[in-house]
Amino acid sequence: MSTPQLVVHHDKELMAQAAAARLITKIVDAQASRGTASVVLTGGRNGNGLLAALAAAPARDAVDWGRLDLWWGDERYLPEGDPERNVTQAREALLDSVPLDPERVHAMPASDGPYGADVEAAAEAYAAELAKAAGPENHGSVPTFDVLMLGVGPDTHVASLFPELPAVRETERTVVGVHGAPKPPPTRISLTLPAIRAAREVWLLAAGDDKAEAAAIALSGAGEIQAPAAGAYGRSRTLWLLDSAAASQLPRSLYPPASA
Ligand SMILES: O=C(O)[C@H](O)[C@@H](O)[C@H](O)[C@H](O)COP(=O)(O)O
Repeated sequence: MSTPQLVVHHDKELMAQAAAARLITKIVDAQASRGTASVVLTGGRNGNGLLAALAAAPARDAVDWGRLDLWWGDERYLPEGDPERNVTQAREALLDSVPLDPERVHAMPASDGPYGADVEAAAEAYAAELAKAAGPENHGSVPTFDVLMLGVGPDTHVASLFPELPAVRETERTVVGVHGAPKPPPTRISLTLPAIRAAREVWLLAAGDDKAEAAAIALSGAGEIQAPAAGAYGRSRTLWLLDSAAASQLPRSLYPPASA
């Protein structure tokens, strides 16, 4: 378990731009050393804000987009092309602007796809796709993601793992169906904490004053069932990327020295 590191940026826009620059460097380094990179995207305003900043970044095309695997941490279980789907929003923010290899863009199933209303079957299919991509050197049945990004909800949820609901309690499966999510839409697919923890690095994105309480709770020793963000950590790095509004309720002891 890697101890959370915090970086606090002045505002939401700067956090998105700095996180985008950080992601470009991470991908370029991974591709330079291993010839490929694997990133897990997140939905929501902060996640899409980062993708939009990446689309506009001067160094954007330092990334070899054809050698990048993209996965999702969660998805709203809606029909293909629905504007509320995370993949639809990611395409609008970035993916349609860069030359990705479509075979390496691993969207989660849609509700009008082969599994219909059976979100558990859809989750199992995604788990199988992850397992197929996991190499012998990987930890268990997901690929070793270079970076797994997670927006943090005001209730401390990450992906579609909501406090006290069954999905956050899952200890074996890597992908589950979610019913009755408090954040609409109610039916979703989500990576579980074991899958999240297989990532080399987990980056939690929290900008805006509506995240201040969640950040303080998650970083002050809360349990992962009550505060799922507290259970999201990477094998070698856990990085909280905040703006000053979201960091405003953190205990001073947690504030990074540079921003004291
Ligand atoms: O499907 C989703 O809604 C997201 O994956 C979700 O986990 C999101 O990242 C958080 O709710 C934060 O969203 P905001 O950044 O919009 O607050």
